Amino acid sequence: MVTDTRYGAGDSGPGDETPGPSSFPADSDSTSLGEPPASAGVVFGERLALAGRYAQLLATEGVVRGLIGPRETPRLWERHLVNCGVMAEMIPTGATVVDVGSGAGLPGLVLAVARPDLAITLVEPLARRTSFLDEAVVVLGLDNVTVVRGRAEEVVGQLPGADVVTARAVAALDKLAGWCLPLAAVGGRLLAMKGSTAVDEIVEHAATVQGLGGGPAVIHLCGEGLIDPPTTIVEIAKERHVVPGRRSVASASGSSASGRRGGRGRSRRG
Ligand SMILES: C[S@@+](CC[C@H](N)C(=O)[O-])C[C@H]1O[C@@H](n2cnc3c(N)ncnc32)[C@H](O)[C@@H]1O
Repeated sequence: MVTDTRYGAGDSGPGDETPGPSSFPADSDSTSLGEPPASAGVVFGERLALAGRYAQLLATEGVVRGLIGPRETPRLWERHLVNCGVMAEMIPTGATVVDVGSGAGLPGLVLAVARPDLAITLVEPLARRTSFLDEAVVVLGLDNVTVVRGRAEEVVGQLPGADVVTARAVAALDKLAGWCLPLAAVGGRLLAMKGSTAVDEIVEHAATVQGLGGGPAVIHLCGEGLIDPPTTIVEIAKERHVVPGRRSVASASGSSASGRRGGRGRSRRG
């Protein structure tokens, strides 16, 4: 699991309010990217070439614009694209997805590439990153993606409640639940990519998550047998809507979206 990207949670990075160039160069050098591993073929299938184009953008403009560390380039496929792509197994067909804190598009753009059936909204506050995302969406021809510039907590109420809210390397689970659960529909789910801290975070923040309307956290290991280590996902169902500072106002019904999940990953309660 990759949580050691260049920026810490909520870190803006220097110069992030300055948008980058308005378009990507026509030809980009991607010599250090390497060939996609076999696992990428499994994750992306017939969309592998498109995934390769995205990897190329990350390795070139992503690095030039300071969104991806240069040392990440040789391991973009394994540690970023495939690592994120395997979480698609937890997302039902045709779901609406909001990716909070997308950065350079991880995992949101990866999911959009792998799963054209999904309707994905990328929420990212920093202009340099949303410029990159906007341009990547055009270059890759992804008509299933909307980019929204803003902090998650600022766009609550502006977006329809999502079936799934994703996040990778954005914040600790208590803060993350506070940002992400309000963006989910009742019955929807937060899928947080986490590393070795997953169990500790679940235990430490259980009461906070419950107070935010979340159900018990479940740990899933995605991509087992395909990647080593598999990707750790903390899943939290939104059981009721909680208006910040107020009591809950609605409960999940039996026909909630949580009953439609793919759920092929191994899971256990944390
Ligand atoms: C460490 S980066 C991770 C980026 C990407 N998810 C990845 O895994 O490479 C954290 C991202 O979260 C964004 N972020 C921080 N606070 C946020 C908030 N309140 N709402 C939405 N995004 C936020 C930052 O701008 C940054 O792009």
